[in-house]
Amino acid sequence: MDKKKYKISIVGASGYTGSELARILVHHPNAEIVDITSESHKGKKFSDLHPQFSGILDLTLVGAEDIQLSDLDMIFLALPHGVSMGFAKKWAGSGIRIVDLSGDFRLSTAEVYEAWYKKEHVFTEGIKDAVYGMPELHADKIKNAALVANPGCYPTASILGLAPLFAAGWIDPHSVVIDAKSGLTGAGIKSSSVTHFSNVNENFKAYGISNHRHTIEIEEQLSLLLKKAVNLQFTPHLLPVDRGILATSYARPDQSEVSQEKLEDLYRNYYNGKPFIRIRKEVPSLKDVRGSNYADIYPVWDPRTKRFIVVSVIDNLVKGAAGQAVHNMNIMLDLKEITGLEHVPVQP
Ligand SMILES: NC(=O)C1=CN([C@@H]2O[C@H](COP(=O)(O)OP(=O)(O)OC[C@H]3O[C@@H](n4cnc5c(N)ncnc54)[C@H](OP(=O)(O)O)[C@@H]3O)[C@@H](O)[C@H]2O)C=CC1
Ligand SMILES: CC(=O)N[C@@H](CCC(=O)OP(=O)(O)O)C(=O)O
Repeated sequence: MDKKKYKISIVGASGYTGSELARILVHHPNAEIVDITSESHKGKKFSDLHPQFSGILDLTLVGAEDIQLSDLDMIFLALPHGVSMGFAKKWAGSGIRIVDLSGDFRLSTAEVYEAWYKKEHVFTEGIKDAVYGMPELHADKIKNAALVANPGCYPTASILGLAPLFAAGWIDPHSVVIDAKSGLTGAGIKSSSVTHFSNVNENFKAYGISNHRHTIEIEEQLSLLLKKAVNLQFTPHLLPVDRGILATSYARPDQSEVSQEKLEDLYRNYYNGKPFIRIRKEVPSLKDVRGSNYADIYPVWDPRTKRFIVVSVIDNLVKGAAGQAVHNMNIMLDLKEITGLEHVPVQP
């Protein structure tokens, strides 16, 4: 086993994905966390903010401008979109490899970004150079990337659920509807009226109908697989649970020769050798993957309605964010893909 320890900085460690990165990396055999940052809590101990790390990771939080760049091998940016791009620009060319968890570098051009994020992009070269960090689809490019754009949480569940159908060209590209539900940590650590207990508890609602920014991210990636433009419907919902995403996708085939057996074979072959994908024979639930880097996928052919129905579940903070980011790091550093990511899901 490779015993080398790579020096890591987590920028934005007071947030949910930043602390999830720390949870995974603190026991990663090839990682040493040397800096963790927060602007609003600098000077405090990381474990004062996240008491579950008491006696495990008591580093003092520093400002992002104060991280020690010398000797650093890898930076994770766990920052809001619009903020990440400034830091990526500043540190590009430093030789330190960057995995950005925000949406700043996931889309094809600055024009597309600005149309969906309603923000000016300040680092368009970064968009050109960045590799979309979905290991099951782009491992070859991730290997040598200087900047990896870690996928969004809903896109991770949605794209993984549909990729085999698009790669095989079995699908009518304009027939796709994705109905997805996320736990509250998907909205970040800051409270708002949307995430207020009394608005969420015993409640359930759709949002972002027809205009959520993840629509274009999913469309672009599935278009690449199909080699044709894809236009789909994506509707997210807010679930009163802390973590997890369940996406149910519906689509019509482009041909009639489909069966449940053929569909399952397609999925098993496509994901053969991919350590974090589990093709299930029964409907998966959020707790089947909670706290782990697994994506569980259940593909169904309904011969009555002539539709594919695919249920996919992930933990938004792990496979949908920090776990996928560490998976990308493992590929970039030529480590075994599963290193540090072998957590068994937490049940109940
Ligand atoms: N939550 C999720 O499930 C997922 C999140 N993502 C993406 O990952 C990124 C981080 O998300 P998440 O952890 O949920 O967000 P949080 O809101 O929980 O945390 C955001 C972090 O960014 C820091 N921050 C905010 N503004 C600035 C600034 N101007 N300069 C420097 N630091 C700043 C905050 O630190 P402080 O205020 O202490 O300075 C905090 O540590 C986002 O882009 C998000 O969209 C992606 C996939 C899933
Ligand atoms: C439940 C919830 O609010 N989810 C967030 C998306 C999560 C996420 O982090 O997405 P990005 O990385 O692309 O910003 C939302 O819908 O905006």
